[in-house]
Amino acid sequence: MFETLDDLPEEGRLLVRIDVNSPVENGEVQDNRRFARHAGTLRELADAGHPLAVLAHQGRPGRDTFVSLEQHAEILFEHLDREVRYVPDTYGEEALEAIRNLGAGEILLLENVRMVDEELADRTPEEHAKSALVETLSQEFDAYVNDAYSTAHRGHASIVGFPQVMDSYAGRVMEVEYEANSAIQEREFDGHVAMVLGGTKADDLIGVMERVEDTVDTFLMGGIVGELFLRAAGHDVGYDVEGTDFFDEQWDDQEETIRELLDSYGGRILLPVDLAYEDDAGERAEVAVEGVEKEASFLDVGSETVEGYEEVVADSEAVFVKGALGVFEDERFSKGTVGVIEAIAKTDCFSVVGGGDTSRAIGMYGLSEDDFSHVSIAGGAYVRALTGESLVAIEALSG
Ligand SMILES: Nc1ncnc2c1ncn2[C@@H]1O[C@H](COP(=O)(O)OP(=O)(O)O)[C@@H](O)[C@H]1O
Ligand SMILES: O=C(OP(=O)(O)O)[C@H](O)COP(=O)(O)O
Repeated sequence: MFETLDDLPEEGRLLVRIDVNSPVENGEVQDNRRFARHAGTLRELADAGHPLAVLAHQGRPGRDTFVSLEQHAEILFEHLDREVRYVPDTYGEEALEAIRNLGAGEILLLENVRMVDEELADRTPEEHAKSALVETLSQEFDAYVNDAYSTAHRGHASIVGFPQVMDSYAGRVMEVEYEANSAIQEREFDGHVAMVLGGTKADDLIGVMERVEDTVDTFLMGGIVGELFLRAAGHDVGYDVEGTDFFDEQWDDQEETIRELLDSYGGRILLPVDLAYEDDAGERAEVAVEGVEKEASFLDVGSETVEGYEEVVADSEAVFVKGALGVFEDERFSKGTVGVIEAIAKTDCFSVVGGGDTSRAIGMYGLSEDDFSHVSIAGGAYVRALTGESLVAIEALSG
């Protein structure tokens, strides 16, 4: 098992990996629960007098959410109420100079680590440890702290490379989320178990669906992922239009597995029966899936689908949510996501809502975290934990 901040020596310069990967709207990074949670860890370490350099990522190369971390430093400052310096460099001369100037209790945020090609290279932890990123930064610090539970499923250099060559510790968020999610995995339910799967990342969800065969009775599908399933079921949706780049690449990777899942799970996978889009007047409009032709982007599941899903939730003993059923950030397309989480809040079922983006819907639409058994800031990592699959970050910290 990994060591935690309770085991950390009193003195030492620390490299801390956090996950403040966030939604970006019109170029503006949106505050979310990840900042507040990681601020707690950073405050504890800074109060103890450690000089701190912080590593994090934002978006994926090629996506419009792939931006610098300058705004993240400002949001962290608001949560911490102490200066958070930012340097537009990750491990070059400028970064090294800023790191070497760090005094006791001072915090420096380094540039988006995914701007370094080596971060995302398909390599083993041992190979990642030999990257210039890890070799350079590891020499500047006494220890590495990984607090990024929500990235614990990614075998990237900043997650699995540093623990190979440095004394390593789990941060408070890593520790608490890991314990909470491991405890959920051990629970057994007598009644009906539903899993609501949406959002944009089909590859994360499909692997999970294959592995929870014995625990989940019904899957309620929506979002981009739901459309891919509809495409596999023979409907004329689930491909890119109007310059979107959500579908076709994922379809190429996942078509076969999606078809197999539909075949083997049959009626256990519920697909949307209607979808919502923006009409010419800018209003929400809905169309039945049967006979639909895709001319526009669909942005939510339709009202009939929501009603059906609400009924399943009402009859469930446990409901797990990962990913939004629509673009809930726009109120017109929030009906699917909010309908389902409101239905969960009304029952006393055991419930977990996960995902950095999806969990934001709770606060945005006037619900309280107390209405759910657990709200996780992690998405992909939490659903993997439910399957009992080990997380590469935990393996690296425990090694
Ligand atoms: N039909 C859709 N088209 C575009 N985006 C969608 C659609 N449905 C859901 N989304 C988006 O999915 C995001 C959440 O998905 P994702 O990032 O995969 O999950 P999370 O971060 O919650 O784990 C939301 O921000 C929502 O806007
Ligand atoms: O937001 C994240 O995951 P999530 O959407 O599953 O919650 C993590 O920062 C991982 O990001 P990635 O899915 O681009 O590797």
